[in-house]
Amino acid sequence: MQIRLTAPPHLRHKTILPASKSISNRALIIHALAGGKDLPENVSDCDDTFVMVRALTQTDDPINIMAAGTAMRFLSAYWSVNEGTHTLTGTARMKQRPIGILVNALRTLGAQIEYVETEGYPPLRISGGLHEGGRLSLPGDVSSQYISALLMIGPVLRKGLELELTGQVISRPYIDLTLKLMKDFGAQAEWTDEQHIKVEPQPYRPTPYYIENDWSAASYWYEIMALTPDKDAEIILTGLFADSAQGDSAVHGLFEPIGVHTEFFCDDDGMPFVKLTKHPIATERLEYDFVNQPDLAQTFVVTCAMLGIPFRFTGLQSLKIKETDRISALIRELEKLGYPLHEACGSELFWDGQRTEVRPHPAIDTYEDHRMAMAFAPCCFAVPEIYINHPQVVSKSYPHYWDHLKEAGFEITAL
Ligand SMILES: O=C(O)C1=C[C@@H](OP(=O)(O)O)[C@@H](O)[C@H](O)C1
Ligand SMILES: C=C(OP(=O)(O)O)C(=O)O
Repeated sequence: MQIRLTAPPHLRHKTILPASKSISNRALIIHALAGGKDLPENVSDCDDTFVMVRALTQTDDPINIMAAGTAMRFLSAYWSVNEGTHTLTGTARMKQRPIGILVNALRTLGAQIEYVETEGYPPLRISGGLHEGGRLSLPGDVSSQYISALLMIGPVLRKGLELELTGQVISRPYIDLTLKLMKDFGAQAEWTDEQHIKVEPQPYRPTPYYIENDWSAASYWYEIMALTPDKDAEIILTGLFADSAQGDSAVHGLFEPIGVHTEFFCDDDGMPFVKLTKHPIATERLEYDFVNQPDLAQTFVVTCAMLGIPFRFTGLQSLKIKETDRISALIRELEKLGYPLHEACGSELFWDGQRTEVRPHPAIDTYEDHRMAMAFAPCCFAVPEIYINHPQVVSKSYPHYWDHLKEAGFEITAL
């Protein structure tokens, strides 16, 4: 399937964002470990959370978690501390996303795990066996999801868990988010220094939990606000907390110099919301290290190119093992729109302002990556007509993205 997008001339819109899938999937695992009765509230309705709910409530085997990295990693640890044998599998891409670091860590702690197809990659057959816990050292520079997965089972282990993370710790806010949820459910878990985390053997307490909306999803509305030519545009996004533990809440500060101003409010029921308005661009160039907000990289690469703001973005090493190799995908697709990007060291992307010819009828490929579709859609403000291939990929984190764009006045035609 392909869609054609045309941008609205004016923009005044209020949207109810999806709940955070990162928080939903943590809350569901911790809720299951706590043996709670009442499910967390405002659980995301995205694919990545749907597969988590299904895995935790049904007895199917193999368990297919499709493309959800968090479900794959968190459930591998979860089934290691539970009875029975479970096979976890996923999409063809999931079978290329490495999991050896987590499997080695779980095996060292006593879990029985076999690779069903390829050493180091899903699918996995997990037969439990992990009960003691203790000390463990593992690399912190590949995916924070391995660390979050281990941390969440720490409180139910007899000796708790002490993790030493080697190398640069990437995606650190996601580890902090895990620790925050664990503490919200009564666990004791802290960084003891920059590279060490200690989890006490103190079981979770069932706790009513409300899940915030998703700051990563908000980033596409920031991009829309940055790119609309309507100087009086106003966008309201609901359910976003100013003091959120989501690392991607950094998006509001990062968009200030590139033309989007954020104000925080609360409605009469105490529900927070943000108002976005346009203000002057205050920078001629952007440099930023995305090591703590890898999911925002596509939003900023596309926004800066469309605004004609040259950039150098670093800390992108984890992008190569996400839904697709996002570095290659960005280079290939922006090239179609006449923006030659350059990669350095496998972890940097830069654009020096050079332009090349735009392809006629540019159709953006999405590589089974929701963020490719969502980040390229707002290009219709800069390119009169843009086409997106396989737009349904957005359901991984934001199933109603296209409906929300239509409500905001975008013309979307299925071809
Ligand atoms: O823990 C999480 O919820 C996530 C951690 C990040 O992955 P990495 O730690 O692999 O960078 C992020 O990219 C992903 O979308 C969600
Ligand atoms: C990388 C992502 O997800 P995951 O790793 O959980 O599949 C994402 O949502 O951008």
